[in-house]
Amino acid sequence: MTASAPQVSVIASASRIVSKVGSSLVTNDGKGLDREAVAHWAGQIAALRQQGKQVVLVSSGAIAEGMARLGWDKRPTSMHELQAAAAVGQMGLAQAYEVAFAKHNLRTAQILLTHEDLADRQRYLNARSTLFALLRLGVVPIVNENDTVATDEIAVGDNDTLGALVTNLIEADALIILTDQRGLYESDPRKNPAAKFVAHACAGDLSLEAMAGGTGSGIGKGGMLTKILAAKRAARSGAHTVIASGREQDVMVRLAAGECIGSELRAELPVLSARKQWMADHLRMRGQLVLDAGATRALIEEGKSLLPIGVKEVRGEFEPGDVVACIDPSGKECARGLVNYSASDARRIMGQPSTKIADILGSVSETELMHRDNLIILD
Ligand SMILES: Nc1ncnc2c1ncn2[C@@H]1O[C@H](COP(=O)(O)OP(=O)(O)O)[C@@H](O)[C@H]1O
Ligand SMILES: N[C@@H](CCC(=O)OP(=O)(O)O)C(=O)O
Repeated sequence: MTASAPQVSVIASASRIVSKVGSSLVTNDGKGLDREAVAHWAGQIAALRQQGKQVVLVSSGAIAEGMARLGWDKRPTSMHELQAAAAVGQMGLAQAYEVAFAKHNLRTAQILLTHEDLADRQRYLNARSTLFALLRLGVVPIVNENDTVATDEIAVGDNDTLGALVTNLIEADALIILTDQRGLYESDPRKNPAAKFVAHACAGDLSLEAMAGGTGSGIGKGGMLTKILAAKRAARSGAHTVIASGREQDVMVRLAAGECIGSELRAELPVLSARKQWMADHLRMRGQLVLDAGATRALIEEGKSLLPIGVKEVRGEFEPGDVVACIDPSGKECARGLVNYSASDARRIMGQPSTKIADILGSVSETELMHRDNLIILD
């Protein structure tokens, strides 16, 4: 399970870093913005910039800060109240970061994203170009989910996942997840104070997922599981992850100096190209193609394209160019990719040989439903 013990933190050699801070840290366990902590992170990020490293900060805390500002001591359950709290709290977050970074002569920029923004290829490319432009300008981008519009359908859901998506979006070398624990333990240290600490492991190691309990604070959303899954996601673009305590003195600067702090989850998975990574990072898809055994084998074992003849059922509504899931006969998603036909046309040609497409639809745009160059196989 554990990788060989590193001598030097992976952060030392990272030149582009995404750092994520959780709600419990930013708002001191929901008691209002911890401006002192914010000032410390700003100072550390300023120091990293001085070393020539580019840093994007993903910060949670809008809902927790909004709750504090509105005088609510219990997290509301209604979506609209959560969204209202986030809208109130985001003002405080943006202001606190702006003030803290200005002390180091650094400008900040607010980036609010949803899953839908990252799933749409053009908006994804726009977000990427904007982030690169900001980094070139020496600005520190501060990212959060756009909670005002993020209902379940278009939400990323938690900022650990958002941190990984941003890591992949800008092809960062590393993701630092700062939380209220020293890092990952073999079980939740709040429930089991004797739990063993995991100093290093391979991102994507399945045994890690069993270690994670729920959230500790009641303020945060993700808990440790979303951090472990974020590390796995980031590893797909070759980025290493460190989960560490945001309360550890100068944690980011010391990591950059090579000190091993927290849990280091190394990227040792095969790296996907940026375009394939974009497909892999779709959290929700517009539709599914249910494959028969022969088509599943052709895709997974023979590296072939998907032809209409191997599709038994088309689920959902999609257009050509959308990312669609391929479901194997056991019901598991085995691949995903850009589909060449709309859902209604796919329904008409499924189960048919490609030679019949013209007769059925009146014309042929592609003989494949999904071309092998436009699909990824999932494990
Ligand atoms: N195996 C584990 N190792 C460490 N922390 C864990 C583990 N399982 C669950 N947790 C809990 O996850 C919490 C951190 O997640 P969360 O509250 O969502 O924080 P954040 O706001 O930083 O995202 C910790 O306080 C801890 O109680
Ligand atoms: N967008 C939400 C983030 C929710 C979230 O993921 O929180 P956390 O688990 O503390 O990172 C907010 O700012 O409150």
